[in-house]
Formats: sequence, structure tokens, C-alpha cells
Amino acid sequence: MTEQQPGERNNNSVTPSVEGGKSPESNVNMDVSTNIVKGTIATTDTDTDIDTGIDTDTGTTKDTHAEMVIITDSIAGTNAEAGTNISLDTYVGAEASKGASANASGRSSRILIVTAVDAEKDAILRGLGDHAADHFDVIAAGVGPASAAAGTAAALAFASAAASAPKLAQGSAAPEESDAAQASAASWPGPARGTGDGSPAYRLVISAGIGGGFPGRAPVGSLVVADAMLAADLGSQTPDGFLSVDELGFGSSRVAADAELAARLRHELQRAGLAVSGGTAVTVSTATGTAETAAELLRRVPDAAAEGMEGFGVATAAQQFGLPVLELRGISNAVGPRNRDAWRIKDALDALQAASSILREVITS
Ligand SMILES: O=C(O)c1cccc(C(=O)CC[C@H]2O[C@@H](n3cnc4c(=O)[nH]cnc43)[C@H](O)[C@@H]2O)c1
Repeated sequence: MTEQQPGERNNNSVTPSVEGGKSPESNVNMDVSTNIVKGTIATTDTDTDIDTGIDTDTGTTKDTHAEMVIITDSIAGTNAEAGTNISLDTYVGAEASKGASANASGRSSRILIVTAVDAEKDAILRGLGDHAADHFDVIAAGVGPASAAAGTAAALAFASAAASAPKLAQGSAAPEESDAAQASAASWPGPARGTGDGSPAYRLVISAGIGGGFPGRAPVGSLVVADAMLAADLGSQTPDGFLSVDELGFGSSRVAADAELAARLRHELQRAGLAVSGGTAVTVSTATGTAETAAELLRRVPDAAAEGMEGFGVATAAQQFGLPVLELRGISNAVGPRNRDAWRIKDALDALQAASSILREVITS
């Protein structure tokens, strides 16, 4: 597949990582017509559905089988059109749920970084360096808040399910485990195996990518490490102006970033000579393209620094899994009148790469 830049559409037909039909080594089925992959996760914990959000069959036997349904955007229409390429391997690959990544306290030390497109993911991987896989999993989940939330939630659910899977999945089955449980655990669709100790697979989620910068707040080529992620267009228009979901009483359009970590990362980025701002990162489904919309956003969100299309989606998924979250944007363009030719995507990706190198030091120090 040719390298895809942010904003480029990719109409390549993509080959799913699990071929249609039943895999000889697992019980994973791919239904190409409905774009879902199904499998079973053996678990001895009937709370697994609560822990993971995965629907469980609460049978009368001790062993239950959590059914996983993964929308793979390798084959799903919307994300394939958006040009992303998440495969089943992305979620259950060697790194995603490494039991070995849990530290001495039993807490995971892994970080999940979610970008929209491969070009952002690649810049981050370059910045993280050769040993990125020791601490980080980086996935490109697609453009927009829905793909971001779905991709993040799927990755977290897989990792969580793997962490809850019984030891027998690693070949250390208790003698009393049923044949069915052993068979199901052995059919986990990938090399990843749970630790069985229920320790969380991730300790932090980061939404990262290029973004628009509000003039005077975040210049092109600089970085924003957000204080909060805000769904700026989640609500309702009224004749008297916009009402947020908060004002409508339907929930919250804001997720706070991990304040201590955001401040530390900004400090270290500055120390390394990089230009970085704080403030709110607004998430929109439609990128701002006029001075009027930019001014209206600033009126409603006075501390807005950056605009992207994924942060709130990633943050919502992380929040639902009880995980802290950050948003990191390399600024490619000014938020305002649309001028695609003026986007400096390479500068933004370079900034993202440089920031990722510092991020690795902050996380691993
Ligand atoms: O060509 C365009 O006008 C255009 C319109 C919408 C989106 C794009 C993208 O390339 C989206 C890719 C990616 O970029 C982030 N991004 C970058 N700048 C902005 C912005 O000013 N407002 C919102 N999002 C922005 C976004 O997170 C997307 O993932 C191109």
C-alpha cells in the first residue's frame, strides 16, 4: 500500500488479516458481507462483560465465553474509505496485550497512542525510536471522532480481555479447567495472551496527530499538549445560538487531560527547544473553514488552542475504560478560512516526531 498522507483518500481494496471463512488455527470467523470478525475469549470471570464491555454469554457453567465482535476497518467501508488500515493484528498483535509489560506492582506500563492516519502513526513511531514496542502501541484508527472512539475502544477491549484471560491461555491450564475453556483460550486469535491476573493492559491513552492551530495561540509547526478535549460541535443549533450537550442535559462534551502529565510533557518539550502550548483541543466532525466559524469557536471556547477531529473520541473511550488521556497535536494549518495549499503537513509531522522522542523520555524516565 502506498504511504497515505492526512486527508488523502485511499480506495485500495484491502486484504483482511484474517481471510474469509474459518481460520484453521482459531475459531475466528470473518463475515466479509457484514464487515465483522467474531471469535470467543475464554474467561472464568462472569464479570468480564463489565470489565471489558464485551457481551458475555452468562451460561450455567463456570466458564463463560465472551464474544468479541471487531469492526475491522481493513474491510469496513467507512474507514477503508478514510484510508486507514487497522487489521485484526493491530489489536491482538504481539504488543497489544503483552502480559510481560506489567511492572513490578502488577500495573501495566504500556501506553496506547491513537492517530487518525498512517502518516501520523509513522511519524510517531520514528520519534519513539527502535524500542517503541517496549512501552507503546501506536494505531491509526481513522479520521473523525467516531472512528477514533471505536478504534480506541476496540484496542482497549482486546487488551482488557487478554489481561483477564485465564493463565491456561499461556499454556498453564489448571487441571480442573474444562476442555471447552481450554479449547477457547487456545483459540485466542493472535500471539497475544492474557496474564490472567486482570492487570490493566494500558495505563495511559494518547490521541495524537496533526491539527489546526488557533491564530495567536498555536502557530503552524508548533505543538499543542491539550489541557482538555472538547467536542465543539456536539449539541444543537438553536435560533439563539449553539447549545452544547451539557446545556441540553445529555452528558458532557469535555474530557480533562491528565493535568500532571500534560504539564510535565509541555515542560520537557519546551526544555528541548520545541514550541508548545496548552489550552483546549476542540474536536469537530467538520474542519473549520471560515473566519466566522473560527471566531464563533473562540467565543464559545476562549482557551481553544488546537482543532482536530479525533481527540474527544479517543478521550471518551479512554474515560470509559477508566484511563487517563492526553492529546498531542503538531500544527499543520491555521484554524480559519480554508486554504488547503497552505497546510504544512510535513512541518506538523516533523514536530510530532520530535515530540514523540521527548514523550518516550518522559514516559520511560
Ligand atoms: O483538505 C481539507 O480541506 C481537509 C478537510 C478536513 C480534513 C482534512 C484532513 O486532512 C484531515 C486529516 C486530519 O487532520 C487533522 N486536522 C488537521 N488540521 C485540522 C483542522 O484545521 N481542523 C480539523 N482537523 C484538522 C484532523 O484531526 C484529521 O485527522 C483535510
